[in-house]
Amino acid sequence: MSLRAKTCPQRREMASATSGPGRCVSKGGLGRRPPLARVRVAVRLRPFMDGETEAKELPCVRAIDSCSLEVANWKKYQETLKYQFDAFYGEKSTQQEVYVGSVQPILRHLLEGQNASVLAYGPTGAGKTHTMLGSPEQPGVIPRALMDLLQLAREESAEGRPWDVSVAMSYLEIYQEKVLDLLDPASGDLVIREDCRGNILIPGLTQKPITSFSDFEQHFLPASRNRAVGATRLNQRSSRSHAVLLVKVDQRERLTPFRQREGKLYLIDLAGSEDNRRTGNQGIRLKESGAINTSLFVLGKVVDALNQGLPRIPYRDSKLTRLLQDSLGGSAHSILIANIAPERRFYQDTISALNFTARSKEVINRPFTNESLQPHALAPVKLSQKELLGPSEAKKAKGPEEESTGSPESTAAPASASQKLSLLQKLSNMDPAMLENLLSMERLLGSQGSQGTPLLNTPKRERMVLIKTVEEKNLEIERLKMKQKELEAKVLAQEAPDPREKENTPTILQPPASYSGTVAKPLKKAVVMPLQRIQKQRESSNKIHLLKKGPKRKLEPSPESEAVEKDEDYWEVQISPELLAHGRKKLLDLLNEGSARELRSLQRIGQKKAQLIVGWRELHGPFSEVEDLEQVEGISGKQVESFLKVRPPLPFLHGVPPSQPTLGCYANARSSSLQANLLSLAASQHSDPS
Ligand SMILES: Nc1ncnc2c1ncn2[C@@H]1O[C@H](COP(=O)(O)OP(=O)(O)OP(=O)(O)O)[C@@H](O)[C@H]1O
Repeated sequence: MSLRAKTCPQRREMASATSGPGRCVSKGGLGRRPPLARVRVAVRLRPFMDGETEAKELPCVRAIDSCSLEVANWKKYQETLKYQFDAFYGEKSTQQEVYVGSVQPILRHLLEGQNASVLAYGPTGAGKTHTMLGSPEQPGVIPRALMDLLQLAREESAEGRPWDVSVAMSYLEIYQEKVLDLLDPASGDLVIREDCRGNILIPGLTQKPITSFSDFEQHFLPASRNRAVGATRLNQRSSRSHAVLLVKVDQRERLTPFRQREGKLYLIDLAGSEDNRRTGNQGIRLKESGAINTSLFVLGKVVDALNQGLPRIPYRDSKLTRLLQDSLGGSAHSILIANIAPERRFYQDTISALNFTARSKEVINRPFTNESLQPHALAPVKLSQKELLGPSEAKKAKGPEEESTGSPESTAAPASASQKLSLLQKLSNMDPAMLENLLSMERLLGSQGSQGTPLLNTPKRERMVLIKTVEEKNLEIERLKMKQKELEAKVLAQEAPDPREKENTPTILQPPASYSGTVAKPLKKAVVMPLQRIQKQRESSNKIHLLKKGPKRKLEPSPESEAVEKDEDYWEVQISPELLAHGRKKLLDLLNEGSARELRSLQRIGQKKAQLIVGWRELHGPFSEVEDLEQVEGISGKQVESFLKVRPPLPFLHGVPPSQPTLGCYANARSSSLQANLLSLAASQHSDPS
C-alpha cells in the first residue's frame, strides 16, 4: 500500500510563506508570557456509507455555511440545534479541503520550534481514520502533513540557510491504558513523563529519522499493521486504540549562537466512543470499549476543567489525557477535527461529539518556542586520548610515520599537549557565570549579524588559541593590578614625612606623636596629588602657618600606614597677609581675564555663573575688587556671600579627587571659599615651575 499524496498545490505557497525571514519567534522561559492560542475546532460530516440507508432517511445533520451546521432536534421536531465551529466540512468535502483548510496552516509553527497537534475525534465509524490516514486514492492528513513537512525541512536546510532541519518519527498506541511502541511492539508498556518545562516525554520510545516520504512509509506501514484493529457491528475495521504519530522537527542553527529548536507534531487518531448496546461488543471488545470510553470520558473532564479554569486538571486520570497535556491547555497549536456521521442511528453520538467539540473550542493553549543552545556549545570538551596523554606519552603513542610527518593540527598548533590539556580542562571547568557571559557575547554577536569566529564551537585549535588569549589578558590584568598597588605603596611611602621635618614643622600629615585614636579608613590614592602640592608649597614658602586652636577630629597615619582618627587639638591655617593679597590679586586677575572655563575652577562658580561673569565684564569693564561680583546679574548678594563664606568640607579625609580644591581642607570654620580660592591660586603659582 502506498500513502503518497497525489498533488498538493498549496504546498509550495506554504513552504515559501514559512521560510521567510519574518518568521515569528516567541521565546519560551525568558520571562515573557507566550501568546494565547485557542484550540481550533473543525467538524467533518462523512457521507452515507450505503445507498440503501441514504435512500430511506434524511441526514440528521445539515450545513448552514462553511463554519456552521444544524442538527435536527428530535425532541422538538420544529427546532434544530445550531453549532458554530472554525470550519465545517460537509459530506462532499475532499481530503485536500480538510487538510488545507485546517491542518496545513499549523505546520509552520513546527519550524518555529513550537508544538502542534491534530486530533481526530468522534463516534466509532464516523470517519476519523479516513480523515487522518485515508487511503492511497484519498490520502488523509498524515501522509499530506508528512510530505509537506519533509519538503519544508529540505527547503529550510538548503545550503546557505541558517538552520539545519531534521525530521524523526515515533508511532505509538494507547491500548487498554497501555502505551505501546508501534515501531517496537516488544518494548511493552511505556511510561509518560513530563519535563521541567511541561513537555510530555515518553522515554524509550523508538524514534526513526526520516529524510524522505519513502523513509516514512517504510517505518509507518508495517507499524500500522501492529495497531489494534477489530471488527465491530458499526465498523469492520474499528480502531481499538488511540493511535499517536509523533513527528519531531529538530532545527540546529549553523552559525552563532548555535541555537536549537524542537517542534513536535502529534497526529492522533482517537478510538471512537462506543455505545455497546449498538456495537454488540462482548468479551475483549467490551473490555477495549470500556478502556476507550473511560479515556474519552476523562478527555471530556479535562476539557471541562480547562473551560471552568479549575486549579486541578485531571490529565493524569488516563494515559490519553496525560499524553494530550501538551495539546489541550498546554503548549501546542491544536486542531480538533470532530468526525460525525449522517445516519439517524448515530444521532446521540453526533450530538455528544458536537457538544464536546463546542466545549473544546473554549480551551486556550500557550504555545512557546522550544529553543535552547546546542549541547556542543555548552558541553565540556571531550579530550582525545592523545590530548589526555602528557607530551612524552603522546609522542610514544604516535606512530613513527605520524611522528615524522606530523598531523596538520600539530604543525599548525605549536602548543604542547600538556598546555592543550590545561586549556581544555579550563574550558570544561569553566565557571558557569563566565560560560554564560561568553554565550551572551555569542548571542549578541549573532544578533548583530556577526559572522566572525565564534567563541565556542570553533575548531579545537582556534578555540584553544582563543582561550589562551583570554587567559593571557587575564594575567596581564592581574599584573597591572599588582603594579598599580606597588606604585600606590611607593607614593604613600614617599609622602611619609621626613623625621627631621617632623621636628620643625608640624603639619596635618604629621601631627604630634602623642596622637592616637580609632583606626580610620586608609588614605585613598585620590589624596596623593593635593598633598604633594601642599608639601611643595610648604617647602617653598613659609607663608602658611598652622596655629593650635582647639579640639578637633584628626587623622594620623599609624606605623602600619593606617590613618588614625582622634579628638585632639586641631590646627588652623593662618595665611600671611602678603600671600592673601597676592592671592586676591590673582583672583581678581582671573575674574577680569579668565575665560569661562578658567572661572569655573573657582569654588561656587559653575558654567552659568562663569558665563554671567564674562558677560558682565564685557558690558561694564573689569572688576575693581572681588566683592564686585555681587553686581553681576544673576549672582545675588547672598550667593556672593556664600561664595565668600562657604566652609569648605574636609574632602581629602575622604578621598576626594584632586580636581577638588582640597586646599580648602586647611581652612577652618572661619576660612572662606575665597581663602580656598586664594590658596589654590597661590599654591598653583608656587608649584608651577614656570
Ligand atoms: N469522508 C468520507 N468519505 C468516504 N468514506 C468515508 C469518509 N469517512 C469515512 N469513510 C468510510 O467510513 C468507514 C468508517 O470510517 P473510519 O474507519 O475512518 O471510522 P472511524 O471513525 O475511524 O471508526 P473507528 O473509531 O471505529 O475506528 C470507512 O470505510 C471509511 O472509508
